[in-house]
Amino acid sequence: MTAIVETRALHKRYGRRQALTDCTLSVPAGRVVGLVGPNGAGKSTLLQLACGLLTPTSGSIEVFGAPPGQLARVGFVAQDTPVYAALSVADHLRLGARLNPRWDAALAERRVRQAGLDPAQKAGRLSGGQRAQLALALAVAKRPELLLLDEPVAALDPLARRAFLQGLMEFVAEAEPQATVVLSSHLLSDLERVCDHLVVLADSRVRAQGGIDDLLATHFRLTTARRAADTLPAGMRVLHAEHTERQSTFTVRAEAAVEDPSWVMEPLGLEDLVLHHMSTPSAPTDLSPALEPQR
Ligand SMILES: Nc1ncnc2c1ncn2[C@@H]1O[C@H](COP(=O)(O)OP(=O)(O)OP(=O)(O)O)[C@@H](O)[C@H]1O
Repeated sequence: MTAIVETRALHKRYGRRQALTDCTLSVPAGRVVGLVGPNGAGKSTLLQLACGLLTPTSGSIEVFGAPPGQLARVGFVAQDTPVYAALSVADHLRLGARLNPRWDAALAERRVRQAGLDPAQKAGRLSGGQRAQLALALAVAKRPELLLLDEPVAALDPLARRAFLQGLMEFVAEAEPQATVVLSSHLLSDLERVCDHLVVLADSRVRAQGGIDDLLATHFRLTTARRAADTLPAGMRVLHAEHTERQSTFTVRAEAAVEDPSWVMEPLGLEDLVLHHMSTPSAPTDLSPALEPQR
């Protein structure tokens, strides 16, 4: 599978602050990728590196197989959804049409209408959520092959959020050529609805990555009579262990559930999986061959 974004041993430091550490990841073509992680994990930094607004301290990042910067092919909505305050909504659409060779005017107008924005209103007078809607309409109307969205729904009310995610799915379904989307969010339920691939960052490092179905099929909670982690079958990687006097609970990665009458092995839900990887500083990077995207 072709990688649209590929990083190798990517490091980014701001002064003495490490924002990304040894980050090796791959975003396969045509996926909708959820980028999750606690505040300060490095999500915005990664997205800004991918669109060429930042340069790596060391390591490499490639987008479409080349250094980032092919702006006509990339749509980016930054976290603070910048707009030109003195320009109206309609001015923004006109500017978009001038600057972007593949501009889809009908789509831009439809999205602005659906978001209930007044074309005559100055962007500086829009609410935070309305500004986000405008920025999203502009990004999608570029018809980008790679759409990078930094917390796009954070400022939206629940109805607008649902409408936006619906619009995003329509964009992905209709995009020609095929589009790849990376969106960061703290709203796991939204990501579960729209994403088919996940990257978990914590503490500036990649903690887990892969297709959501693959991740869910290989993470389990195992409850047994108390036993040591090293007595579990080989091939079961223990990510976390908790013991009471009589019982042990392990979070494990395994190729498949293993039947054994002496334990209960349940699949881990996406939220638990993500929270586990986010909250375990020492958790190893999930880059085993089994979860690496197939090429
Ligand atoms: N311009 C900057 N100068 C100095 N440090 C920065 C700068 N931008 C980000 N950082 C630091 O880099 C780290 C990663 O920040 P980043 O904004 O990428 O995280 P994030 O995962 O997007 O966080 P959030 O979920 O809060 O938006 C943080 O420790 C942050 O304080």
